[in-house]
Amino acid sequence: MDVAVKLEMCRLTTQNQTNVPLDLTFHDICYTVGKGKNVKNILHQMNGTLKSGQLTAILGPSGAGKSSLMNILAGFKTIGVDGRVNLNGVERNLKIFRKQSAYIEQYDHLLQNLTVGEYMNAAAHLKLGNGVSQVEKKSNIELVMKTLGLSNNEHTRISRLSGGECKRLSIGVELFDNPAILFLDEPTSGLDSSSTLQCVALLREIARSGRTVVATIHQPSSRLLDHFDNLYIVASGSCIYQGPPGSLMPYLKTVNLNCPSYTNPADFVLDVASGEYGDVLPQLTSGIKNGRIIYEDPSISPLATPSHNSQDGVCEDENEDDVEKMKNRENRLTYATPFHTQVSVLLERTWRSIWREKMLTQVRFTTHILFGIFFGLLYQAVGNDAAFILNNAGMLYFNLIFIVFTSVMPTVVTFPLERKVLIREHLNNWYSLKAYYLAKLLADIPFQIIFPTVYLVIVYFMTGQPLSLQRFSMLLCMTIFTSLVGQGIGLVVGAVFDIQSAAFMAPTFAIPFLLFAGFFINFKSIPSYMNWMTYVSFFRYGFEGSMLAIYDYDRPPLDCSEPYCYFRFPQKFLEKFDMAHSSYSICVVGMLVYFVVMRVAGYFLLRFKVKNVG
Ligand SMILES: Nc1ncnc2c1ncn2[C@@H]1O[C@H](COP(=O)(O)OP(=O)(O)OP(=O)(O)O)[C@@H](O)[C@H]1O
Repeated sequence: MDVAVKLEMCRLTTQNQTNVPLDLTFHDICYTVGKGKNVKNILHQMNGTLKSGQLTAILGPSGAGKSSLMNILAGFKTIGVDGRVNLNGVERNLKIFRKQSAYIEQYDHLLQNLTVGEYMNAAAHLKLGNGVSQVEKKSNIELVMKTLGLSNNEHTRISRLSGGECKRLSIGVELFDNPAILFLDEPTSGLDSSSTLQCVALLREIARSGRTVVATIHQPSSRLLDHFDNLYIVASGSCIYQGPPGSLMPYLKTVNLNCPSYTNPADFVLDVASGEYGDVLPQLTSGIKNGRIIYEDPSISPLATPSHNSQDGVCEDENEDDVEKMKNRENRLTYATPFHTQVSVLLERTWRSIWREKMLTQVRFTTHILFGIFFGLLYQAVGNDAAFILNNAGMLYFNLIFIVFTSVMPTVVTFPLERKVLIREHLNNWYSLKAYYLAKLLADIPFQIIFPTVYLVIVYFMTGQPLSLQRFSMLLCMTIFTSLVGQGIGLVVGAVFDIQSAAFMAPTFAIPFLLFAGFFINFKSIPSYMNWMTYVSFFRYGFEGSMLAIYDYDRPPLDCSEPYCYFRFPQKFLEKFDMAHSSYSICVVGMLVYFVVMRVAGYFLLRFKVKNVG
């Protein structure tokens, strides 16, 4: 990284100096999963120190417990965890800690349809707050892009970025509010050696600006190892080494382990941690007191970049200030931007994302037109002919099925992916869950209205339904409600399940409702103990409302293209379906209740999911 960029980095960190440097220490961290006989102890009373101003690598063989430890330290995992985490010697308050830290996961969960500039813009608005002027925000964005080497990608869609660029973007968007601690889970996985070096050099620069930067790393080269200030090595859920890279080999020598010539020290220590050099792990763990001490070989000069909070006085004069700043932060438990700003930024961002999503817009729009024409041709001009009145009722019923499935499925296949972005951003304190959910609902509503309307206009006129604005509006109202309820089902299912399960669950969830709509079976012939199910079927309200819209309200007798038509009188036809005395208003209320219940249920399920992410 050149000097100019280093200077820019410093500028960025001092501009948004809301977070004081934080040293994180953890004590006796245990992590247990499972219950009863299946209890598994993953981490065993681990201790450690992560200093500000330093870049720490957590190393260990696969399954050693690196990610578990990182998730616990980042506050993303809380269930089954025991032990203490302190910040500058004071016990951590998780709610405040979320504002002081950022967690960058291994997989970059980003909104693929946005450009780098748009994503940065939204992040800057949400993280910097309304107190920072537009000009300042713009200059911050330019600064972060320049620092991360993303300036040339400002107008590139995220889906087209390389792995390294995605990783840099994931890091960059977390830098706006200058988090005191950055956690990164395998930031170099999937990167080539040059991108890996660039990424680690960037993290080192970030650490140099006073932040505590911690990253889990898989199999670093010996050259990469030297970029870290501190190593924390995990084996079978315990710490076997903590200290600078230069002291690692001398420490291993204390238990008679000598790295063979021409062997990468990282590979050697991973082999040791995997047990390939005998049963030395208990000795190594007790030698380092399971992370309670930091090993420094006396023959090696002390670290060039001691902690900003270290006892040796580098920044000791900042301590009173620090305490004051920490207090101020503790008092400021809200997000950087007020609720309405969060909603408006998220609404704009979600709109752009939906608009560019082919599946959600173009394909869906085209499908509505094509199926409208298809249904129109299939049921051509049956609307006013009593000879085909059952076909017309079938058409009204299949309308609802089409609308439900075309609103459920796009939500079901996109929401579980979006949920991952939401969890990362929400837990990194960008916005509240309520703001996200409201923006998501508002952004989707125009599509849930426009698509069914376009579809219904085509079908209504091609199938020869009565030319009455009142009847058309009533049928449209039922169609739109059905679409909105369908989207609600998508949200409920998508909030809980992953894509594969959700794609199966959503239609399965809808089928019982289809049965009790009154089309396949008359209400009177449903066994009394199952009758209540007709009242919880939103299809019943949708279908009954559609039938009333077309056949009730004193509709005159229909034409008859055959010598005799049994159902010439619409009222008689409604009687056949047990709907002669039904009320359209009750159908509207039924749909309204469903609309609200599904959305509220979706919110609480999402909240539950986010809370139990660990
Ligand atoms: N919820 C869970 N249920 C059962 N076992 C679990 C659970 N979470 C983690 N483990 C186990 O705990 C151990 C440590 O997992 P962790 O993901 O922390 O390892 P890791 O060091 O990050 O591995 P890798 O480098 O392969 O990602 C593994 O053996 C894993 O199977």
